Amino acid sequence: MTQETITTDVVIVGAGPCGLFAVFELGLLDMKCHLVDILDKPGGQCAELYPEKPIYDIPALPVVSGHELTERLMEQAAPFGPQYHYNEMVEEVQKLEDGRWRVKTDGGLVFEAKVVVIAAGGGSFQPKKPPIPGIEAYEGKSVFYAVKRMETFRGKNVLISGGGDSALDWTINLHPIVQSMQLIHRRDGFRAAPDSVNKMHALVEEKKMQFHLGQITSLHGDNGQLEGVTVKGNDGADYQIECDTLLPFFGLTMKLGPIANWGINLHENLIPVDTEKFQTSEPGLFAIGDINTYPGKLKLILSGFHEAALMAQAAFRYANPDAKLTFQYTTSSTSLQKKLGVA
Ligand SMILES: Cc1cc2nc3c(=O)[nH]c(=O)nc-3n(C[C@H](O)[C@H](O)[C@H](O)COP(=O)(O)OP(=O)(O)OC[C@H]3O[C@@H](n4cnc5c(N)ncnc54)[C@H](O)[C@@H]3O)c2cc1C
Repeated sequence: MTQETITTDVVIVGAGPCGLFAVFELGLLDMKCHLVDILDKPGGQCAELYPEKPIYDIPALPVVSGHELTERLMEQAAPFGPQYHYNEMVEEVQKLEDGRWRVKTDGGLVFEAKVVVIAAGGGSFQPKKPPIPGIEAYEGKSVFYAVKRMETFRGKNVLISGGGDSALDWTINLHPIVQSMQLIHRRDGFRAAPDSVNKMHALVEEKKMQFHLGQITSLHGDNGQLEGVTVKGNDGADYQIECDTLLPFFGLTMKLGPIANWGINLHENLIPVDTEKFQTSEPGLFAIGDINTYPGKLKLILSGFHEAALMAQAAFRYANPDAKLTFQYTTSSTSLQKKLGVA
């Protein structure tokens, strides 16, 4: 099905802390943002890699966890009505003849935007794949590394592999809609929230799912449609599990991903920008946060916040070449105060 094109002022690639703060800075200049992230939640590294770790160098917040910082940034951005598109990877960014941008995602979303801001951090988080020979032939047909839409798995015989939060969460969340649910992990211990582990054990006791110990060594089926897997058990003996869908959850790595194909200059997998506009080699295409590089760059959240403020001014000028831009403090911005309901 062809999706309708979404027209907007700005598409922000990445909903990490810098992408989230950019919504605020662009919003002050009345620019409306859509954010796209490959993850299923906002916060980038703060949410995915260290949600509970304390951060000590956010100005005026002596200590804040990655999760709480994300929550606060979402709250600060909310008055500007940003729209979030999760579980979507931006694959193509293409300049149109009129200077605007067409942005396409792997899930079929299409945007046309006046400017694009790349706030993609270390690149996209991509799934670590299990070392099973020939797995590529099944990918996207009966092997999936993410749950984009739960409905895809309704009525399926699902085998989930892994012992972390994603494996446990999806085992619990999908079991009510699948035909059968099985979980396989190489050991009896899990790197997941104890509550999820308890829930999974309860489902096994209630015979609503099965748990197996061992490692998948091969997949069986024709034309990419899985029929079963061979497992090496912890006693060294092989055994078979029947299933038509496999969801391996072995964690995520960060890769530059499709950004390498967007026709912009790159330096060691980073995007060189100037420090006045934080613009890439393509006018109208900006880069802030960990993904950019310039002399003296520090990969800190507070650097990304500063970059977002200057980028927003330049993005406004690119999108509205004839408009006058007057610098204003938030303390005297009546439009912001109206949005916050305090004017
Ligand atoms: C363990 C740890 C501790 C840290 N502690 C601190 C600290 O104390 N203080 C500090 O300032 N910094 C700290 N950092 C660094 C800080 O987390 C980063 O500087 C910050 O997250 C960068 O923000 P960002 O928005 O640029 O990118 P990220 O947080 O990396 O977010 C980028 C987002 O873009 C998404 N993305 C990428 N490519 C695509 C694509 N093609 N399509 C869709 N989405 C895409 C990714 O999924 C990701 O969600 C720490 C980092 C780690 C790992």
